[in-house]
Amino acid sequence: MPDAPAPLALADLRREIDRLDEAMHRLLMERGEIIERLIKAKGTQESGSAFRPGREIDIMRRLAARHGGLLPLDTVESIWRVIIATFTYVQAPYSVHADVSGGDGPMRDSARFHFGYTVPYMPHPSAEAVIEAVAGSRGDLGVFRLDQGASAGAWWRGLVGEGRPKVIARLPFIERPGHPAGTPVFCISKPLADAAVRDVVLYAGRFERWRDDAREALLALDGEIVASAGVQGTLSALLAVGGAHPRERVEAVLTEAGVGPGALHEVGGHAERFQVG
Ligand SMILES: C=C(O[C@@H]1C=C(C(=O)O)C=C[C@H]1O)C(=O)O
Repeated sequence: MPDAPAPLALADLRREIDRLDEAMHRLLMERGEIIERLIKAKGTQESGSAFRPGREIDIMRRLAARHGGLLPLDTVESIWRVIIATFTYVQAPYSVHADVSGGDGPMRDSARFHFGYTVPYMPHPSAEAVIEAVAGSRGDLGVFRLDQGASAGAWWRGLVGEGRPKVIARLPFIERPGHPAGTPVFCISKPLADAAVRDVVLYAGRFERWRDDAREALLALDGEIVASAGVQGTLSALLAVGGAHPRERVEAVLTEAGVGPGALHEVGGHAERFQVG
């Protein structure tokens, strides 16, 4: 029979754990004490929105780079997502509207992983319904899958126009095989103005005709077609392009590739994708 650990040593170890738990809890409460000052410094009352996706991805990248030891990255990532999303919530309450047309399970997993349980989760039957819910709110978020499939139509048209909701992030922030909430989703909100991240810019475009050369040409702009759908005999597409390329260049490249440039409308952006493992 293996020797039982000496009772005194176990008690000592548990005392250590209690000390660390208390220190972590006190640090979290201390993090909370900054919020009042942060609301004033950010002007959250005026804008109604406390989200700063650029700051969030920066925190998440440093967390992933620093991490080591026994605790899985999945766990620390989910803990920090809950901390950040809840600290955002206490600055300005919001709900997360989710498109569950592809099933509630993956969307609920994604919303809970990225925003925790304090933030209300509201399911909707389509991406359009999510966009309208966000458009009609003060500062809510919406999430839907990138790969909606052709039957979903050109849902991104609802993001076109001044004041309409825009894509502010692509989740998960830390991409890797086997991610526990790995469904790729776009996160939308009312426009964030100065706080928007534009490493990758998303454009909605409508084209009279489409040629496969255009797909190749987009590669030169670090770009890709995220989704497309036929609309009244034309092709409506959602394009993702490297933010360093100005819109005029994107239009010129598409024209050169033989695709009549319907005007491109910016419908949001997100950080450079960050992959580990
Ligand atoms: C605290 C802030 O507000 C939000 C919450 C964050 C956090 O808890 O770390 C980070 C970015 C924002 O989305 C901030 O802007 O710094």
